[in-house]
Amino acid sequence: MSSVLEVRHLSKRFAGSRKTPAKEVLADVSFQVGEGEFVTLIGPSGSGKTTLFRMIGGLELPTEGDISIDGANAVGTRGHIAYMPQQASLMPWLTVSANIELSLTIAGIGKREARALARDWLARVGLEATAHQYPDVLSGGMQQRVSFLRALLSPQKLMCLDEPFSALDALTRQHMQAWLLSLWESNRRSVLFVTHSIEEALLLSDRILVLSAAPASIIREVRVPFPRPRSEALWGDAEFIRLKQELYDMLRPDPTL
Ligand SMILES: Nc1ncnc2c1ncn2[C@@H]1O[C@H](COP(=O)(O)OP(=O)(O)OP(=O)(O)O)[C@@H](O)[C@H]1O
Repeated sequence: MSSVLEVRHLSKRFAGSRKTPAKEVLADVSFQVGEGEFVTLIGPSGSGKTTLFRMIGGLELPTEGDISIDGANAVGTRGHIAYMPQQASLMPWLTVSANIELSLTIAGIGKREARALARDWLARVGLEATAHQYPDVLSGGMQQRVSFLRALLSPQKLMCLDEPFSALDALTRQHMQAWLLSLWESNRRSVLFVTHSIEEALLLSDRILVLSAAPASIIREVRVPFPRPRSEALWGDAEFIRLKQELYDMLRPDPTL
């Protein structure tokens, strides 16, 4: 499998100031995301997951190490990833369709094609009724669906999803997981996903990378063995429950800290 993302020996240290001490956040992190692969990062709060995303997105420079996306050096360069944040960052003055079209045209797709893509895909996923609505009339779950669609249609080869369901209530979150799973399984893109939910990671991912507390390094890689297409029925599977417990034990906070 060819790699869409290659992270090699990445370290990040924030220099201290008079008010904040220096902090080593990431220490020698290496991994890849293959073509069409769904890889999840899971780790304790403050282990540097957002910092890692910011470096992959070119917003932050590593102290050491290399990042390449689709074979090209991506250190300090923006525009190489399709990004979906924790809270949908839709433009409130644009309709749902125009929001999707705008991100596609910024990524270099012609206006006419962007419009056709947005309309076609909104209909495909049952959101055609929202095309002319403004984001503030949509529920949080609907806004995240639009936000996911926007990332999915972007031409960049790597999608980075940063805790996309963390602001949703438990039931909406479960519906979103099932929705994303079926959409992604029929349109495989390379995904790097961050979550605090072990169940979510096991349901969605091909591989899970477990980060240690800061300075974070990868302490374990779990290949998720369940065949696709998957469904929420997995939650009751004996192997699912065993892996969930194993990951939970690995992420249990150190009581001596
Ligand atoms: N610009 C900065 N300067 C100094 N320290 C920073 C800076 N940005 C982040 N940090 C520190 O780096 C550490 C990692 O932060 P980061 O947000 O990447 O962790 P995280 O794993 O995404 O956390 P969470 O799971 O809670 O979202 C934190 O201790 C944070 O305070």
